[in-house]
Amino acid sequence: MRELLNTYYPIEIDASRSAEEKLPLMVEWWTKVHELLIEQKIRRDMLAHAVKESSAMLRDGYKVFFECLAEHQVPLLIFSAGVGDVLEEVIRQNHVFHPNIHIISNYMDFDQTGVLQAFKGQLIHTFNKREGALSHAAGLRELQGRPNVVLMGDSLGDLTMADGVSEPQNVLTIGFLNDQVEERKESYINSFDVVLVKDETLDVPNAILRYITSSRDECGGMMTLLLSPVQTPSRAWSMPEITYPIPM
Ligand SMILES: Nc1ccn([C@@H]2O[C@H](COP(=O)(O)O)[C@@H](O)[C@H]2O)c(=O)n1
Repeated sequence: MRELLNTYYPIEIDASRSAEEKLPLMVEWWTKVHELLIEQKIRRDMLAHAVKESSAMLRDGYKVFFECLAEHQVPLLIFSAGVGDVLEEVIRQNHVFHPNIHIISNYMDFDQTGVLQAFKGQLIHTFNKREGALSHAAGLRELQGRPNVVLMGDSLGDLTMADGVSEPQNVLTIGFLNDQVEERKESYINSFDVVLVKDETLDVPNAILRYITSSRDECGGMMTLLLSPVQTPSRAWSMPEITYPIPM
């Protein structure tokens, strides 16, 4: 798995290759990883313990973020090319799995004895989140009448996550640029409204939420949050280099 990461991750973030060029290689990566996971005969009842023992973590400020959205009944859609069952467990163990959360991800399919035998549905990877947005998110009743979106992601592929929102009026995009900063800075600045460089926190999104929910309370109920959750501890951050003034 580590070897696959070392081979394919540099391709995923290579600023000199197009998304079209990367796409088949991403499918190849994800397919190999899923095959490896199936070979491990993972048991459903092992997941909670595995997550507990792992270094998986949510960004600093996650509690304020999740709780503010839940309190204001803002749907929080999480699109992850990771494994949905694991992501759910991480969120649950951090005590923030509130009813406003919807996860669109790769879910494990267990056999009758509880052993992983396949992955359900269409494969979700970094560059096909639009298809997940159109097939899953567009059908969610909670999104009706919510034309305002805050979209957060760490990949240019994440920019299509709001494509399932019908007639969006305002889409504020926040890009987390974690790696290969110099090479990718220009494309991120051209693509996202706000770019946060090596920022491991949710301080900026939390400040935006605070502003929206305190100054115009009704906004809190109209907004939809679409989020790609990747937090890989091995990719280190420092303080943001690019900051945008946030009205407080
Ligand atoms: N086997 C894999 C496959 C993907 N990754 C990384 O996860 C990221 C996808 O996660 P999102 O929640 O942001 O969709 C992707 O960018 C890959 O770098 C991995 O570590 N191992």
